[in-house]
Amino acid sequence: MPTPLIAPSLLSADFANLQRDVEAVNNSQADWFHIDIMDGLFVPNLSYGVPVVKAIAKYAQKPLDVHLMIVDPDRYIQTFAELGSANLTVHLEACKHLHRSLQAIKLFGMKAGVALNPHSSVHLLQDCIADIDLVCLMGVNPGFGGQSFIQNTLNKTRQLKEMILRSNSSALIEIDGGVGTTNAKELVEAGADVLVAGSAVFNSPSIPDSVLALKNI
Ligand SMILES: O=C(CO)[C@@H](O)[C@H](O)COP(=O)(O)O
Repeated sequence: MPTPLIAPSLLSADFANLQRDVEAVNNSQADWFHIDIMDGLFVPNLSYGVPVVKAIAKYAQKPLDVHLMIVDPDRYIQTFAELGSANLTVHLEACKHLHRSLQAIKLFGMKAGVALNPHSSVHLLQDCIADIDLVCLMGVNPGFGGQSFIQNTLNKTRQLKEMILRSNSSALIEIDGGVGTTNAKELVEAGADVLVAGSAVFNSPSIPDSVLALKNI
């Protein structure tokens, strides 16, 4: 079984000790920092914005995997490129012209990701899968950390893996929400390449140990 990339979601970090938690992720086997940007419109919650991401970027020693949970995400593509994001993921449900958004993300030198809410079928990506670097399947309804994993995400992962292989696409599959040591193995077996974990990493006695536990499933 392949070893998954692990992307701790800073939404579950201790914001009063953000530098400490960023350093702990730096000193772990984690591969990326997962950064959730929420606008209170596309999702019923606000997270943090540009000044906080700028502060994270100053200390982060691993690539920034930015997930925009905002309406009309094209407005912020340039901003997150300038902040040094490696990956920029937009929601299919938030884009009027998804293909154009993907082109713009790539034009700014970032990997282009598309996130799907639990109700959105992976088949909606069939006609642009060749242009996507990363598909983020939400394992929960987006907006909050610490929710229970929606089991149908496993079927979606298998379907998406099949589509990617069939289309000769190089897109990675990322699972976001409700991921922990209890379901990490079956997700990777189903085709997941990247596991995003918030509470499983930050609400634990040791950030490096919990990252390792997810990597060594
Ligand atoms: O995007 C989101 C939630 O909307 C995630 O990135 C969460 O931050 C994951 O948290 P856990 O479900 O792992 O606690």
